[in-house]
Amino acid sequence: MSMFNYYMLTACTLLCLLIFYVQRECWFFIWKLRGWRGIMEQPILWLLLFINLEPNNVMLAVKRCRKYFKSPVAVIVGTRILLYIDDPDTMEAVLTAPECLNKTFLQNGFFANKGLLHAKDEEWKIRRKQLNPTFSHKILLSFFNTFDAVGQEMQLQLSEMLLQAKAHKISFEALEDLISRAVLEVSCLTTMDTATHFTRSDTKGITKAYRTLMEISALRTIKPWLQIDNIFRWLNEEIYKKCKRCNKLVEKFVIDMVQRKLDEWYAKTQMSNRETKINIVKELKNSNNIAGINNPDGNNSNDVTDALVGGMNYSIPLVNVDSEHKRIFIYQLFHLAEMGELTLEEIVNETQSMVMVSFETVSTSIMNVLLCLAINREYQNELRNEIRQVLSNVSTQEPQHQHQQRTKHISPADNDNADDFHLPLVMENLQQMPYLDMIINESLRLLTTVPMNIRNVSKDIQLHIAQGKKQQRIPDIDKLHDSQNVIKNKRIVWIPKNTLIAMDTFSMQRDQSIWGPYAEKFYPKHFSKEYQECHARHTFAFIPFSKGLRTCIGSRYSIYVLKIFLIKLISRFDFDTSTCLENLEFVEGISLKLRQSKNIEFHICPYTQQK
Ligand code: HEM
Repeated sequence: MSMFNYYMLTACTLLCLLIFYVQRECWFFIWKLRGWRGIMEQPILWLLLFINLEPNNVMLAVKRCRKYFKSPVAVIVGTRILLYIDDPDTMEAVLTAPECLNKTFLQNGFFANKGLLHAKDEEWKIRRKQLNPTFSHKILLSFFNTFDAVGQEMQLQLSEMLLQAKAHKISFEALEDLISRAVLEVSCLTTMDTATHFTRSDTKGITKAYRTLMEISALRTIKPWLQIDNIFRWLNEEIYKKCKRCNKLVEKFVIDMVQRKLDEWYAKTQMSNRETKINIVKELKNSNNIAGINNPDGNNSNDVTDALVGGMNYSIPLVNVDSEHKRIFIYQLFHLAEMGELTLEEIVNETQSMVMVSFETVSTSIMNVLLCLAINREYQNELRNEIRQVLSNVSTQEPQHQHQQRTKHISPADNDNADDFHLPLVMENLQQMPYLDMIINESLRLLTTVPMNIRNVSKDIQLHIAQGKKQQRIPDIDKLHDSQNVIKNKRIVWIPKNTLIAMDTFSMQRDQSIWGPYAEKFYPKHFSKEYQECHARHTFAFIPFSKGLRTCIGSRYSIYVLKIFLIKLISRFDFDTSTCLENLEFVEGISLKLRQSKNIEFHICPYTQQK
């Protein structure tokens, strides 16, 4: 062996030893989790990852590897472990562990990454406590009229779209656009107390900008190197510029809303609390990075200041901040700022994050329900019957004078059953629609809006991890004691700090061992009382809003919007499509998107009872 070869061999051996030393905790974890078998599996996993790594999506690649390996799959990536889980037992262990609260560096790719959604450790705990009251039951009930009114407008807009559509055909994207605008309008009204009338029109393209930013956020999450501005610009200048444009637009939009609300707030509190007012204004003007909302340019100040000084022309409803119970999100933020618990920069960041997260997830969920119903018309008809039944009961119980007052503006030509459709919905109506609950749940199960959750382990911990064979579906409530076997399958495993845990909710909610033979079908009975009594399920088997410590703050809010919007749409229109469930392919981003959405068309007809 020549000297050169000898040196090379020594250098390679030393390098391998060094890598092994740096990765020692990871190897120890793999060995603890799966024994020698796990260690032997690593090179095969790397190879499979390499083969499946298109388009550079590590998560998707790990998911594909899962086909060949037993759950949970753990793979060493650099100096960290990526643990992929898709069973309810381990999900429960992770989601209830205080050490697994934080998001990972991957989620920094999110464009509005400075709010509750991304807060860490103690900061998250404080912020969550501060914001919980803004989603209380009382507050949500006070939003009902808003949900109803915007739902009504959306119904009207869809009727108008149909008048112009050829053969009642509306593309998936056009319907998605209408629904997104309506949901964004609701979101601005309820979180910001600001009217935008987006359901009618969105001339500035705010909704589109948000949707584009979500797509780019997904890209930057699965390709984290795009989070470095220069690399992003270098690799894809076109998308980079688009991202910059959209960022400016939504930044200006949010700051403008905050500014207006702030002005109103000052006007209201001027006499009583002048000192606080001056502090907030000073902070607003002094802040150079008020909207640290991931401007890819890294240069935030000019546009932001312009927006603060200039401002767009949105009509703003009268503020009612007097009511003790009315802790609308933006007023709660101002209230916290007054108490010195929040800076103005934090207000803007929280607002941006909340507006964005509330609108994107809800509109995606509504589209998914509509698609499921259009594909499965029999369930759609059953739902429509339930809705009409409840609404007609309400209309017959309504006093005559109220009825006349309410329907005096409705043209008789508008619809055969116009009266029913214009009834403002109340909580009791929603409680009388169990089938609607089943439809929404089944759709959230099958087309999981947020398909994957990733968490970072902030401290070494011990977790109960389900191993090997997955939990068997328990066929009968009487055999619940069988669940003891499940516990035997769990093992306490020590997980090192900085492990990334990918929780695949999408796959878990379609798992046959949990959901039975119709796991991959749209089968609303999964959520009927009788079915659930006979087929007990793990409490973490269905978690569309996540669960445990960091569950979605807007889950009840979303359910109300979903229900009211669906009532408005299904009672009035009949949805059909030629697409079938088996043909749908999904793009896993932050929220679930369909690969072929451009090719999907809805055939929508105004519903008449004779049908
Ligand atoms: C159908 C609609 C929705 C779905 C499926 C959904 C789903 C989720 C999920 C899965 C999480 C957990 C994310 C994680 O742990 O990484 C989450 C968190 C969150 N969601 Fe939602 N969400 C929806 C609607 C909303 C709405 C309407 C709002 C606000 C009005 C909202 C605000 C939030 C916030 C602020 C968090 C972070 C909570 C925290 O970290 O404490 N979501 N959501």
